[in-house]
This record gives sequence, structure tokens and C-alpha cells, in this order.
Amino acid sequence: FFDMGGIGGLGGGGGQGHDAWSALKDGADSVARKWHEAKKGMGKSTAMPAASPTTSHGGDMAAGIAAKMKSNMSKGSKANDKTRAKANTNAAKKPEADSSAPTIPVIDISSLRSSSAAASSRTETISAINHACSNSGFFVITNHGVDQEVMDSTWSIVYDFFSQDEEAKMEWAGMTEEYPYGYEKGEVLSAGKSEENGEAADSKPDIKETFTIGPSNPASGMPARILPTSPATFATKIEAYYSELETLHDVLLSAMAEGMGLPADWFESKTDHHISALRTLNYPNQDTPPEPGQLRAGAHTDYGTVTILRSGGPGLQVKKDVADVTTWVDVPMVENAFIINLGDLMRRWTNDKYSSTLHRVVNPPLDGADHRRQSMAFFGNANPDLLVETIPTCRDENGKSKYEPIVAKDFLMMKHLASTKNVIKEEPKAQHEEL
Ligand SMILES: O=C(O)CCC(=O)C(=O)O
Ligand SMILES: [Fe+2]
Repeated sequence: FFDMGGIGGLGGGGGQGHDAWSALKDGADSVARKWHEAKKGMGKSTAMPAASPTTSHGGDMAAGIAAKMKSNMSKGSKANDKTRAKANTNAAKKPEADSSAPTIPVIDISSLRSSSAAASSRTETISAINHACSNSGFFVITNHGVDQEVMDSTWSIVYDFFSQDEEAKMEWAGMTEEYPYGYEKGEVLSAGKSEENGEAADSKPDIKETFTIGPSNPASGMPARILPTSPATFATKIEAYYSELETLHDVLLSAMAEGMGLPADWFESKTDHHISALRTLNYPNQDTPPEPGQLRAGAHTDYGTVTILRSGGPGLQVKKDVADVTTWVDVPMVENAFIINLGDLMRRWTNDKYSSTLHRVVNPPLDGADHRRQSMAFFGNANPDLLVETIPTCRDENGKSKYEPIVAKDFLMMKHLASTKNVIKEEPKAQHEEL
């Protein structure tokens, strides 16, 4: 019910997206400019657009349904603190109750990636990350150490992949329960959340197409990767990108472990044959109004540990409730940065100490301009056979937890299968079996 309220209750999703855009227009930066910058960034050989970190909100658009919504972001609406003030100097000037105050800090993580960094700067970074994880569950990282050439060339080849005609892309479709990867169109992202809560799911497919790969490690128990042969260098590039982000995932988990008062290597044995997935996303240009309730990506939470996202333009918004009113906060776009957010597995693992926050991608304005948009999301996860029991330092004062232990892969598949009911085929595609 909770998610359905978020979608249906906002009074018609096509409208929802456009209302959000008009609300954004009142924000610090004009949406038109952001779109313009984003478009420049969508070119074949370009990366993320440059934009200054800003947030805005659509505070009034959901007032009518606020009462129906249970606040899961009460922690996220805490006032500015030192960390946020440091990450964005504009924030420091805003009054505490201002719902447009940034909840998504920008954190420089160079100290986590350099062996010569001063211990104090590492501690400061870990504390900023821990704070963001315990509040909005979203933050942006800079100086993350991922190879620029790998980032840019993957971005560019992914653009080329999605630019192919439907037939060429469908060659790589055929998602099954056993092979939950490949090309697809028609996912209902919001359904994963509904399934966890035992609710009926919305049936409107997202206005997007995706191509996903899983781990290459046979010890993960996942099937061997099926990689497109066209464009020619797609396979090598996307595999290199996956490896880079696999390392960054380890770095972030290690910082989070320390943030929770655990040894830095605490997650290592729990992720050494992980089932993280890399999903590339294309949101085609929209020149006709969407169906009511349809968004580029419906409101959802991610499923795993930590998501590492590279996003090519505006549209991504994070839910924030302020005094029982739902607002959607724009995620700041910072050139060459990654957006980090936590998944439901991490939320459960930490007994809700860390937040997995609802987010969505809204529709662009129907203004005749080309608003094609691209993203690449690395969905970090744990070992498939890991029994995820509440982290010792996250139990309550009586040593109790809100959650029963769950097996990591069972939890992931429950959510994944709920959101891909429209796309999953009964049988694997024969043509790829010999690969
Ligand atoms: O494209 C984006 O910016 C976000 C996509 C997303 O949230 C997801 O695929 O889980
Ligand atoms: Fe997401």
C-alpha cells in the first residue's frame, strides 16, 4: 500500500512527473539549463554533465496524500550538521526546518583510496559516509579512484549499444529466473518494494530499457555472462567497468564497516563471491505523454548492499518526508562523480540503522527537445548463500533485531522476480545456450 500511495496517490503518474518538473523549475537552478547541460553530456564520447550540487523539491505536489504515507524518512529529515554544511556551503545558510535543505551530501573519498592519506582524514570521510547512510541513504562521491578512461569509454559504448535498432538489442533479451540478466524492456521497478511488504503491485512498466550483467566469478554460482558481440568492444569495456566498481564497492563497504564500529574487513568474507550486478539503462526520448502512473523509473528502493550509480542527466529524485508532507529531492549532478545509495539488504542487515530510500526517475518535459537519458548502476550485493543476520553493532540495547535472518540470494530474487514479471520468459533462449 505504501508504494501504491506514492504512485497512484499523487494523482496520475504522467502528471506526477510533470508536476515534479514544474516544482523543480522553482528550484535554485532552472530545469531548462540542467536539461541543456545534460544533453551536452549525452553525446557519444562524453560523460556526466557538469552541474553544481543543488537540490530542490516538489513539496506541494503530494500534500493530499501525505496523511496516507508512513514516514520512513524521519531520520532523513534531520537538520543540517557539520558534514552537510561542509559538503555544500549553501546548506549552512538554510534554516533547520527548510525542506529544501540538502539531504544528499557530496563526499570526497580520496582518503579511502590512498594508502598515504592521513588517518584523521580517513576518519572524517568515514564519519561523513556513516552519517549519510544513517540519514537520507544517498550521497555523492568524488575522487573515487575509478579509472576515467574506463568510465568514459563504457559510457560511450553503452550509448552505442542502445542506439541500435530494436532487433539487434532483442538478440540479447531472454531474461529467465536462472539468467536474471541481459536486455529487457518493461520492468516495473516499484513492484519489488510491494512484494517485500506483501502488497499488490502497480502494473505500469517503466519507460526505459536495460542491459545487465552479473558476476564473472563461477564461485558466485551465477551463470556465465552472455555478452553482446555488437558493438564490437562492448564486452571488454563493460567487463572492465564492472571490475572497477567491484573494487569501489569493497572500498565503500569497508568504510561503512568502520562507521558501524566493525573491523574494516568485516564485509570481506561476506562478499568474496558476491552476486552484484551491473545494469546499464537507457531512457528513450519521450515525444508523447506517458500513461497515467507511468514514470521513467517508478518509485522504488534498490535491493542489495550499495548501489553505485552514474547518471547522465536530471530526473532522479529521492523521497523525503517533512512534517508528514512528501517531497522529492533532486539528486545533485556532479561531473564524474558517482551517486551512492543503499539497498534493502543493507537496511535489514543494519536493523534500519542505514536507510534504503525510495527514489524514482521522473519524465522529462514534452517540449520538443531530445531528452534521451542514460545511466549505469552497479547494484552491489553479498554472497548468495550468506545468511544475513543483523549486524552485532546494529542490534538494540537488548540485543534484539526487528528482522529475521534471510538468505541474501532469496531476498534479491524475491524482489527481482516481482519487478520483472512482465519480462521473464519461461525458457532460456536456445540461441544463447551454446555461448
Ligand atoms: O537512472 C537513474 O538515475 C536511477 C535508476 C535507478 O534508480 C535504478 O535503476 O535502480
Ligand atoms: Fe534505483
